Amino acid sequence: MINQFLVAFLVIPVGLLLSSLWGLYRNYRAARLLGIPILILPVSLSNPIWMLLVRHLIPLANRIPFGSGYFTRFCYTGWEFKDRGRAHLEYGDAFVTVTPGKNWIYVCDANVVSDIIRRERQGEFERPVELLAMLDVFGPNLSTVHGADWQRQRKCTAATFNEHNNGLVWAESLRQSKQMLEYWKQAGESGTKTTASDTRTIALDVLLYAGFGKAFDFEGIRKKPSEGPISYRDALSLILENAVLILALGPKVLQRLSFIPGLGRLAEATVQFKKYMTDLFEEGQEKSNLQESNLLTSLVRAAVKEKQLSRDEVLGNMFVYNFAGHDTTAHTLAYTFLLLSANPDVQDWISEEINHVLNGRDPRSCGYDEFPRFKRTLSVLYETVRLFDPLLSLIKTSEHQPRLLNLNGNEVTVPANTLIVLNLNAFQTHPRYWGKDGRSWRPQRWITSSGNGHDIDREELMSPTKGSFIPWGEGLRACPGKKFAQVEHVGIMSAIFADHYVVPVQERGEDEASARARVIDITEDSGMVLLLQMFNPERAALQWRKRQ
Ligand code: HEM
Repeated sequence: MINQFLVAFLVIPVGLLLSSLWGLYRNYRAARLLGIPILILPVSLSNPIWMLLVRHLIPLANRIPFGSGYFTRFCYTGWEFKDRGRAHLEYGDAFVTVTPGKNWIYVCDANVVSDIIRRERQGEFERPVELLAMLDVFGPNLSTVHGADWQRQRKCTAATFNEHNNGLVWAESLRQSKQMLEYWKQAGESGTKTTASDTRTIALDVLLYAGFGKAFDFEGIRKKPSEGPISYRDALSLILENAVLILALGPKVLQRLSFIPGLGRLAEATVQFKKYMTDLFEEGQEKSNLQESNLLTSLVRAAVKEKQLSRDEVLGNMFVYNFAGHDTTAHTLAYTFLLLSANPDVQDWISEEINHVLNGRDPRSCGYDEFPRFKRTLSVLYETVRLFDPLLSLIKTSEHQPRLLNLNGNEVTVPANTLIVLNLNAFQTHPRYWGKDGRSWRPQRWITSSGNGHDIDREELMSPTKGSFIPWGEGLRACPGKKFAQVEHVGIMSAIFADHYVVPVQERGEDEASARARVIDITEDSGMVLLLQMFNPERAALQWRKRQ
């Protein structure tokens, strides 16, 4: 009996090891034919179990006195952030990482990026939907399907992201900002440490209003209850924070393991969130004769009247729009507030534009029609997503067929089932496209004609090299919430920075410069959770003051 147990105990790891070695050998042989630099990694970064373990393993590996080679540099999801394109400066515009699972070709050439995006429309280089399987927790949705299914779901959902909806986004962003600013000011000289949680709240509130017709007042983060019914907001946050674990276990196993401390709350969050979405959908059905037009009414219409979507697809899409529209904007806002606090000159620069547009009016009275005039304010968003791109990269696949691609100046045949990583974080900072200071946060780089006072109206946003700046993707699968995110961000900035500014609270022994440098370090201490985010944003206390 013991012998049988020992054999089973040994057979599984040995079997896994052999199959990994075989995978590495097979993939290495295929990679050699590409003629581009090869990096061999012993693990598949997209393996959910590895994704859960790696955060604990890397700090241990960092202690190895003689170094760990590629391991600590490349063997975790989101290594691109710390690297900021250095790998491409070392290995070239294209290199391939060989893993036991698949080969991943990393690309940092704007021409190749544009070529891949163009050919995605023709069915080449599609999104590898299996890597996004975690987004299917509540049902199939447009993020994880291709072809006719994708077209149908995209048509039923994305059309609501129109100018009428942008007007709602703008108005709600201004309203919420006023409340958030008041809340932040209450913290007084000790400053607010909850910037990142509060930006999650405001992002969700704007989304719920513009997408689902639900209006809430802004409520700053309070102590999260450890018992009692979980709110929509907290359920969504818990699910997003633990999406990898949910994927690794699957919702059903999660329910069965809910007796384990910690998992119980997560299991409850998934049940409650599904219930909230179902309730919203049913509420929408009752109101389906109303003239309201938003994401929810479109989903209801598509499911009930037009019979275009199944009930599971409605829930799946409600979740995916919540996911895609919430943390992306929330994290971007959090980075922006911290970066602005460390860059008072940029605050003055956008305040000048905002006050020029407002021309003495209350910031909150500005209409959406004036959005295009906020070019400097929009450039702050561009600069933040350029350097702190929430996705870090866009992944495409050659699917079942070999494809020709120009890599490092040569036409090569990319084998079937190869992943191609458009390394956003690299080409959005590369000196070839962004100059020597491409890694610095400098929103002024976006404005072409310098001017102040009355010349502000003549300023233009510069157009980067095609394919070198695509934080919202481009082409067929481009983000349907791009304008939504821009309107929200600019609305919030314009409402707050017209008559207020923000400074980092100095810690004992710090002067202004060192407090600013510390805040920059906090933004750099980031990594991929589900998206790119700061690990310890609460370490930055920010004090809000009224401009004189
Ligand atoms: C700063 C904010 C945001 C960024 C940087 C961002 C970025 C992106 C990117 C890069 C993609 C994938 C494009 C591709 O694969 O080629 C995407 C897809 C998507 N985004 Fe966004 N996004 C943001 C905000 C939003 C918002 C506010 C919403 C909705 C309210 C949204 C909804 C979606 C959806 C539904 C998809 C999937 C589209 C599809 O597969 O057809 N995003 N986004």
